[in-house]
Amino acid sequence: MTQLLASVMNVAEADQALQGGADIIDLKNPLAGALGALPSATIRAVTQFVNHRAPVSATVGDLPMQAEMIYRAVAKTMDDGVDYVKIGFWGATPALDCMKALEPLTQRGGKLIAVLFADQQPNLATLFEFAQAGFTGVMLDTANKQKGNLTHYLNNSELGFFVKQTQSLGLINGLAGSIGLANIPQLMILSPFYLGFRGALCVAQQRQAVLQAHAVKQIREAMLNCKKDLKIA
Ligand SMILES: O=C[C@H](O)COP(=O)(O)O
Repeated sequence: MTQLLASVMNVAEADQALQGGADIIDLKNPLAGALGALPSATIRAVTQFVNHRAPVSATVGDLPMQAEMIYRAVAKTMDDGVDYVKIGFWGATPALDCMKALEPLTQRGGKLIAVLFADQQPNLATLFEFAQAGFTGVMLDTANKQKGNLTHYLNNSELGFFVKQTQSLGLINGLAGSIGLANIPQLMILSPFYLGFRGALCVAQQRQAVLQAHAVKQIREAMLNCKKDLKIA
C-alpha cells in the first residue's frame, strides 16, 4: 500500500498528522523554502514525540550543491536521530561530487533520500548513480511552490518510468509537489512507495499555515479508496 508522508514543522503538527493517519512524519520548515530545515531541537523533540510510531524523515534545507556543506548538514541531521534524511539535488543533472561525498554516511548506515525537482527538468536516466552511492531512495518534488504541481511538469508515463526505475534499482520512491486530493487517483495508479503532502494538509491549502488532522484523514481515505478501486479493476 502506498504510504502517506506528511511534512510537519513541530510537535503539535506531528500529533495532528499521526491522528489523521500519516505513515511517515517528515520534518520540514515550509517558511524556509521547498526543503527548509528545522532546528536540531525541533527535530529531536518531534522524533522523541513520535517515538517509533512512524518513521521520521527530515530535510537539510535549500542548500547549494556544495559537497562539504551538504555532508555536514546530513551528518548533523542523522545525529538528531531521524530515520531518513532528505537532500535536494537541484538542477537537471545531479551533482556527482555531492553524491560521492555522502557515501561514507550511507556506509555508516545513514538512510538518505535524494529529492529531485520536477520543475527543473531532472534527468531520470541518472537514478542508478544514487543506488550506487548507497542512497535508500529518490523522490520527486517541486522547487517552486507557486507555479503548478508535480503533474504539470511530468506526465504519467514519465512518473511511471520513475517509479519502475527506482523499484528496479532497489530504491524507495516518493511523489510530491503541491499535490492534493484531485491528483490522488492519477498517482495511485502508479503505486509509488509514498505520496508526500504539505499544502493540501494545511488550513486553506496554504503550506505555510497550520497542518490539520482532518485534512490528513481526508487524503488518507482518498488513497485507501483508490487502492480499493484498483483492486476491483
Ligand atoms: O515532501 C513533501 C512536501 O513537503 C510536499 O509539500 P507540498 O505539498 O506543499 O508541495
